[in-house]
Amino acid sequence: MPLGERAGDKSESRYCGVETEFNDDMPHLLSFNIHGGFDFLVAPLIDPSYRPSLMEQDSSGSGALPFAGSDLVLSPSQWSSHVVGKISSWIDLDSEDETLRKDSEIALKQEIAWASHLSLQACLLPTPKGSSCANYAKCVNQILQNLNSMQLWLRIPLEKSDDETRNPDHMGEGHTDTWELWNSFRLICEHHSQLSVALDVQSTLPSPTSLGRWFGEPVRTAIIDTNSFLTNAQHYPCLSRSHQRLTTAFFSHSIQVVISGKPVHNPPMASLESSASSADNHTEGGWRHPLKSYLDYLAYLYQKMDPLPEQERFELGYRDYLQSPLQPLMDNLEAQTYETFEKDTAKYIQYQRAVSKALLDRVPDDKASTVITVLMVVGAGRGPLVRASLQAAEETGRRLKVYAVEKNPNAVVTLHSLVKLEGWEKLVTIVSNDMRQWDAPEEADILVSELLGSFGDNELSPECLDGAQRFLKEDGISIPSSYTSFIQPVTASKLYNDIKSHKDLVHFETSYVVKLHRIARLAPTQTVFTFIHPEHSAKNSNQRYKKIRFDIPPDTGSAMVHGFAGYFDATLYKDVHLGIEPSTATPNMFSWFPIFFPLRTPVCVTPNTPLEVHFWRCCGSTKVWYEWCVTSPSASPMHNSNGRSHWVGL
Ligand SMILES: C[S@@+](CC[C@H](N)C(=O)[O-])C[C@H]1O[C@@H](n2cnc3c(N)ncnc32)[C@H](O)[C@@H]1O
Repeated sequence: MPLGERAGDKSESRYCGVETEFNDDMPHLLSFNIHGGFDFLVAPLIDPSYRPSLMEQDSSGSGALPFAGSDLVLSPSQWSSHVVGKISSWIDLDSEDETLRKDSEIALKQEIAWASHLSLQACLLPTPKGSSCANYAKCVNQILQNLNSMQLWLRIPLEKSDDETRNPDHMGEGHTDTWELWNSFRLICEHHSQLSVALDVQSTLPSPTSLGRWFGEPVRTAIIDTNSFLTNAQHYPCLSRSHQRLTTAFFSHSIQVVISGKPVHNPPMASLESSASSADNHTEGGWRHPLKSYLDYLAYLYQKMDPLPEQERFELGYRDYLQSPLQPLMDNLEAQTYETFEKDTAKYIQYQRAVSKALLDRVPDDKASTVITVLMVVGAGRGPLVRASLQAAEETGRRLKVYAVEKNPNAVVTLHSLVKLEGWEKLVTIVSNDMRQWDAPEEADILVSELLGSFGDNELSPECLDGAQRFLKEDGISIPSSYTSFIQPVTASKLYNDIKSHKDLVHFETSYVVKLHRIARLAPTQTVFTFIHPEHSAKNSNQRYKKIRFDIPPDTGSAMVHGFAGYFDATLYKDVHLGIEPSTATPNMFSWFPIFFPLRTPVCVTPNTPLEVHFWRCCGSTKVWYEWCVTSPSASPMHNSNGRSHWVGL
């Protein structure tokens, strides 16, 4: 399907559409453009001169006169696969002129009803004419209530300018940032999941920070006018560097590109192209669509993109897909979950480095052959940290005695066979028990664990390690020695709509593990909670509270916060760390996707007012949970009070 997602498929050029003028010979229009290399048309369905109020009443009394051609001119699959309906651009539902307003409402409803009848996948709605769009949005909202699966793409010029440089043709008074226009419209339509954006790319672009906001919005298509192209030395169209970057970002976010406008470049093939005014010419040798050089340039940009690394390709199916975090304490993990962990060599390399450094610090060279270090892997799973620890001992020439403690009896079965297979019987003792209950026969020099969730402490590592600390020597080392969680506000309309589709409170008060892709990060991350191990101070409970203030960078403009992306960073030992916080993330590590804390009602933020958010880590006798709320720029309700919707079992 031309409008389907093809992210990651580098085998051919991306699907690309063309915006056309009205043509009552639709079969001709379609074949001309499809043969010209385009995948779909954005075409008016109705003659632009049509006005409901100008239609003569049918004197025979047989009802409405036809306002469009027959649906039979194309096959149903041609309509739905190759045509996006362009709603008449004269439509102005917020006009002062009542006749125009009424005509607009009738025409909009007729055109969308006609497009639904044709089973089109999408319609392009014209840009709101003034700064007020209430009546237009109200009418679209009514339509959305009873619409089939068709998407409505609201055409929004990509513009954010200072007052002096504002383009008055595009926006009504008072609007310097077209994101605001989109935001008013979608708020009136209550974030309807079938309302999305068609960005009209202009020859000048807003700042990268301001552009970034759109990648968390439901942008389905980007319309690039031929006037936005520059001319290269051979007279071919090309894009400025910033336009190239933007177009590449559209491709990697599965945003379809549409070329619009008349050809304004004259590459050497132009003489051939100009003969293409008739559909009869389209199969003749050498014929080129008049916009082919623009299409070729976009295909070239697409092909030039770096191929996705193998891991990213593997993760494509997880992009923006909400998953419940693991409950490794309450539940027993399955074999395939362990298998996924074990493939993540980057993680085990870091652990091996940390254990090596700890062994070298603990045992001086002259005692290497005599001192035996007691190392306990608590939460050993199927053994990869046991292996990493033994490799560290070998690498450093230190002697180890290892205890592998694991509470999942199924993983213990595999541990036994691993120890036998590797001939580690003399080195490794397997303990099938919960580390919080086990009576260790001796104390450990080093306690190695990996009980971390995407938000660090969210899989209850603090509670487990508090239990295990009993059998760590007074001067013993915990690997990790600390971990910290981080959050940042994000625009994430796709995640918000997915959560909203459940129509309940529980889903809005749950944190999710998710491979974030179609999001905009609105401010740098800030730290939330830190845990240190071993924790010798009895007064330190694992409850936490943090108030965090984010300042939205000045050139961003206003933006919508749908929730908070969360990450962690762990110090394994001294300078050896492991984590997914974007600015310091461990390269090539894939065991953790970020976490997402949603907001029940998205909050609009501006650079002038700080965004203030509060996070609590609450502990009960049987469960641990988070609560969160926003207090600036406006107050949100408390999320997940008393862990009523989401918690982690102890
Ligand atoms: C995230 S997995 C890591 C497994 C393994 N170390 C690895 O890297 O593949 C955590 C493991 O700790 C175990 N675990 C969690 N809490 C535990 C506890 N209180 N006592 C013993 N094992 C525990 C889980 O069953 C699971 O096997």
